[in-house]
Amino acid sequence: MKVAKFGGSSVASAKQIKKVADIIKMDLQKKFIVVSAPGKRYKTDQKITDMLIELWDAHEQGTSVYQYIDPIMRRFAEIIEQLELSASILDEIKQTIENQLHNDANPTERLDALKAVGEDSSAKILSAYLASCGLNARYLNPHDAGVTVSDDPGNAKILPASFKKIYSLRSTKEILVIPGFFGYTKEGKLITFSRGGSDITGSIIAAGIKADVYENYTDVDSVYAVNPSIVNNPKKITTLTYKEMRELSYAGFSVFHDEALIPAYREEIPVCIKNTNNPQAPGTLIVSEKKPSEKCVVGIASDTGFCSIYISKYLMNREIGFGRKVFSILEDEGISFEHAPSGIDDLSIIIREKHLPLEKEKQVLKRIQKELRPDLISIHRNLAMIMIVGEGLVRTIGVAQKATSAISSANVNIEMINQGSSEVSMMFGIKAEDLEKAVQSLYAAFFVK
Ligand SMILES: Nc1ncnc2c1ncn2[C@@H]1O[C@H](COP(=O)(O)OP(=O)(O)O)[C@@H](O)[C@H]1O
Ligand SMILES: N[C@@H](CC(=O)OP(=O)(O)O)C(=O)O
Repeated sequence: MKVAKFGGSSVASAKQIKKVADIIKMDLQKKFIVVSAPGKRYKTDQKITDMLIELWDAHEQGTSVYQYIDPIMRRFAEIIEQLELSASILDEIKQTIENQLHNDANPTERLDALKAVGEDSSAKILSAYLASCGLNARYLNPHDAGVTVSDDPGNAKILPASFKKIYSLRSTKEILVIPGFFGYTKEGKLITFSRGGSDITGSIIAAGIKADVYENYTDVDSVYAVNPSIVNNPKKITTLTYKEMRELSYAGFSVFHDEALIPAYREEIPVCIKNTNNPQAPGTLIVSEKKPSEKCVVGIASDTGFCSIYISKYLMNREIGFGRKVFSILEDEGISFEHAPSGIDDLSIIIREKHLPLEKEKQVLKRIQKELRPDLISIHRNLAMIMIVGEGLVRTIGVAQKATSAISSANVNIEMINQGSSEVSMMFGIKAEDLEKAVQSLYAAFFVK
């Protein structure tokens, strides 16, 4: 039994949905289909989820919403017409949107319910289309599938009790088409996962039904050793371990959501990343163990949008509780941190910039200054992180030296280095404006020479 998740690019238009149907028809082991909202059809196009968020913002600002609703409805109308499906699906979508804009639930709840309209509509459209092709397929709402989540709007977490309920779906004779990206709390509130979260739904369903494989269909033939928008035609990765993929997706491989690995990993379900536009290509397989290869580095991931708080104090290492006090200030202020490389007298805390807006920054710096009396405290914004990843890193001598000389030969200054305790990755902090040249130089050093 297989679970197949089709991302936004795979359901972006009627033409793409027909390819999805062909893939499902070819392999009737695919009993559980998870779909995203229609994504971009071309580079400058808009994703339906982004359009729904813009609609919500306009509604909240009291501006006319029709200029936002109309393009959304045109996208769905075009898909429904070209697939020759009943117009009643379109009426239902319009009704749901209107209802979420105007009902009297609290705004965060309504925003999540509105964001979910994209996935929910995709699942209704695909199931109707599969049925029109003669397949025994039906739409299944995440509530009825048993996807029960925490009450964290926009950042739902799956509750463990869900998996048993999902397991009971195994006996299905039908093809079940489930919208990704959202679940329901025990009280029945619709809550979305973080952005890109349809991958998470696919993984939850795969773990729940104990699938033989979780196939994740996107618009590239495989996971590449580096983001293909930074390096032209990079090397394909055929096999990755869960640990490697976790590190790579955390640091910028947007092809697979970093939270999506956990459910599959716990049940040891292999994940296969495949291309809807070229389903014959073998894709990339993600498994718990792989044969050791001569390549110690499998991929180079990178992401922007980080900042760092640098704190220096003579004899910091002897001051009992220093670290705890710093981190409890962050906790009080509701700020999560990413990494914390430290020395004997100094500590850097890397934070995603979106978690440290300027007003929070002032408050945090003021409190650290007052409560810890450091010799120096400074903040550095516009940082990028580069992560060199590979299970072989721990066994290989000279990786750090090779990486630092590649970065310096690109004329880029390294702001910080951190070797993850998992020993699967090595991280370099640099200025965001230097990102492309540093990554290109690292790619050349590890994959070309
Ligand atoms: N290392 C990588 N390997 C493959 N794709 C990558 C990588 N890094 C970033 N990407 C991007 O991820 C995209 C696929 O992810 P996404 O846009 O979320 O797809 P989907 O619409 O199928 O959910 C690719 O088109 C590619 O641009
Ligand atoms: N549509 C949601 C969830 C998702 O997973 O989308 P995609 O498969 O296009 O990354 C988003 O844009 O966040």
